[in-house]
Amino acid sequence: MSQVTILDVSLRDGSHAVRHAFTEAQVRAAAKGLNAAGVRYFEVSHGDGLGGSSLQYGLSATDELKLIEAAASECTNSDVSVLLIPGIGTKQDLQNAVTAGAKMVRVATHVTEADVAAQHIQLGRELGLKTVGFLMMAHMAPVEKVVEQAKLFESYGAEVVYVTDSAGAMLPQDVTVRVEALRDALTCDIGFHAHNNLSMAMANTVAAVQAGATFIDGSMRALGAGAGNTQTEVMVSVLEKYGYATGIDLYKLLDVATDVIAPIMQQPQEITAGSLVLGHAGVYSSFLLHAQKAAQQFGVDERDILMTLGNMKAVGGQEDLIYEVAQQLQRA
Ligand SMILES: CC[C@H](O)CC(=O)C(=O)O
Ligand SMILES: [Mn+2]
Repeated sequence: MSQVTILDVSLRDGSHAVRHAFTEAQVRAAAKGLNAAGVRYFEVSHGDGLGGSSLQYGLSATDELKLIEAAASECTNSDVSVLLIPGIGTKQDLQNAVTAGAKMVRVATHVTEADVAAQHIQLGRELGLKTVGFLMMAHMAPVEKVVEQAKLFESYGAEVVYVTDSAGAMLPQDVTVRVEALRDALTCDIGFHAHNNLSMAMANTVAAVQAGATFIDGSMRALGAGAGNTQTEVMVSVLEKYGYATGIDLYKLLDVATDVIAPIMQQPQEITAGSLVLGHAGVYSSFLLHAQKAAQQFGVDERDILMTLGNMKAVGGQEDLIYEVAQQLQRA
C-alpha cells in the first residue's frame, strides 16, 4: 500500500478565514486532537506565514510564537510546521519559531521567484528542520517554468517541493502534468496544496497523488482561504478508498473537526460568488476577505474587483492593489 503524508493547514491557511483571530486555547485543543489522530505534520502561523501580522495582511489576535509554542507542547507524534514567505518573514522569525518548537519549515514563493528562497531553505536545513519549498500560484506558469523553479528549490536543499494551487484555479489535468513533470525531474518528494474555489480540490488532490505526489495538504472542515482547502477528514477517507495509507485515525480526526474546528468557524465554508470568481479569474485565495472589505468601503461589486485583479495577473504581496482597483471601479 503506498503511503501519503497528510499535512493539515487548518491552523495556518484557516487563519485567513478567521481573520487571524486564533486563540491559544483553540490552537492547543486542535493540536492535541491532530496529535492523537496521528497527523504527521500540521502548520501553525499567521495565514501569510511568519511575520504576517501587519496592517497590510491583517493583525493577529495572539502572537504566533505563543500559538506555535502551545501547539508544540501538545505534540508527541506530530510535528509543527511553519510557513515562511521571504520578505514577509525573516531568518530571525524562523529561528524564533524553532525555539518555540517548530520542526518543519515551508518556504513559499511565487511560482517564478524560487531564487529568493535560497537563504531560508539553507537555514531550515542548518536548523535541522524538515525543509520544504512551496511554489505558490502554480497555475500561472507553464510546466517547464514550474520544473525550472522546483529544481532551484531542490538545489538549495528542499526535501519536498510543493505545487500550490493558491487560486483554486487548476483542473485535474493541470495538476497531473505539473506533478508528473516534477516527479520525473526531481529526486526529492513532491507535494500538492489545493483550494476548493471551483469545487475541484478533491479531484485535484486525487490527480496529484496518482501522478506521484506523496505530501498532501488539507484543512479540517476545509477551513482555509477562499472556499478553503481539500477537507482533511474527507481526504483521509477518499485516499483510503483509493488504496493509499495515511496513518490517520479517521474517528479521532472527525472528533477534532467536529468539536474544535466547527465551533471556531465564523461562517460556513462554502463556494460563494467571491470564492468562485477567485478560481475563475485565478486570484490568490487570501485576497477574498480584503476584496470584500474594499467592496464595502468603495460601494462596488467584489466580483468586479477580483475579476480585474485576475486580468492584471496580480500576485501575493500586491494586496494594496485590491483597494486601488476598488477605488478605480468606483470612479469609472
Ligand atoms: C499568503 C500565503 C498563502 O496563503 C499560502 C498558501 O496557502 C497558498 O498559496 O495557497
Ligand atoms: Mn493555501
